[in-house]
Amino acid sequence: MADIIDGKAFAEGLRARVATVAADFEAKAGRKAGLAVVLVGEDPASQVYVRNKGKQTLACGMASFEHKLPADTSEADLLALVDRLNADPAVDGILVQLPLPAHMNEQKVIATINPDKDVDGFHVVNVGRLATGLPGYVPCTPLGCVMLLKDKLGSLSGLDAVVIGRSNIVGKPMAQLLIAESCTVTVAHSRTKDLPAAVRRADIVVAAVGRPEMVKGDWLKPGATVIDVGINRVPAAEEGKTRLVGDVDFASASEVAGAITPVPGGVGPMTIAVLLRNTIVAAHRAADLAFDESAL
Ligand SMILES: Nc1nc(=O)c2c([nH]1)NC[C@@H]1CN(c3ccc(C(=O)N[C@@H](CCC(=O)O)C(=O)O)cc3)C=[N+]21
Repeated sequence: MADIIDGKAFAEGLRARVATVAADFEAKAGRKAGLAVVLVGEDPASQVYVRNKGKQTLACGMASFEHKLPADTSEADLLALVDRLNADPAVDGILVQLPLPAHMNEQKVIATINPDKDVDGFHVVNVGRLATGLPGYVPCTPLGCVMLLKDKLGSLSGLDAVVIGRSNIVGKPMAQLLIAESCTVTVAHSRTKDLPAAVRRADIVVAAVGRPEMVKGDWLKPGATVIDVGINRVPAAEEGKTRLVGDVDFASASEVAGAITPVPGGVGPMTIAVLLRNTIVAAHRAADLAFDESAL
């Protein structure tokens, strides 16, 4: 049986380290580090995430600025809000919850965020910084995955990794991070000819496709480390109820893998903890205060 990688516990530890650094920041800077979260519309899942982000931001001793806008807000009004947050010295990090309503151009909204406040790491400037190895902000979910992998495996150098999924939010930055860790990286996706064969070569499997329980245990190299980014809500056995499953078939995969993240309790909690980490990094950079980012 595979070891379970406890992302929830690791995230708690990371948030505790962020809280220590945030208290130190407040003492030195004379203000709290601040994160602004913008939610447009009433999607229930997004509301839960945004509430959790706000709670955890406060619990880490940082200031939380929540902006909830109606679903019919114009793009111009949203861009004006982003401009105000860009100019606000109390705001170190800005997150605009995605997806946005269909009448908005997400790329345009992201492009309006000051790259130095873009704690999601979605702005093209930060995408370029990641690709070229310059300091910037790395998307929270893939950075959380790499933290879990390094905690479990130590050095990733020379390992074969497969990333299933090529999104801008997870798959592509995940591949960049694994390249930077000196892995040999394959990016697989819906058009990959023989996905089980690609997965079978891999020491590290990162599944981020959004297809419930797609990756099966008999696709895996025995002992592989499996990181499941998927969060899929599917009907539960009991009528009318739902449950969360990943992109990996946990029952069969945990028979073959060396280590595996569960869903829930794996990658999801890391995403928010890394957001807080990125925010305290942004605060130090904004205040021109030095600190050891690698200690987080
Ligand atoms: N600009 C932007 N940045 C984001 O980072 C962003 C976003 N938009 N839009 C939505 C997605 C989704 N997301 C998650 C955060 C935490 C959990 C999480 O904590 N999950 C728990 C609980 C899941 C549950 O019970 O629903 C777990 O997996 O254990 C999941 C998903 C951040 N996102």
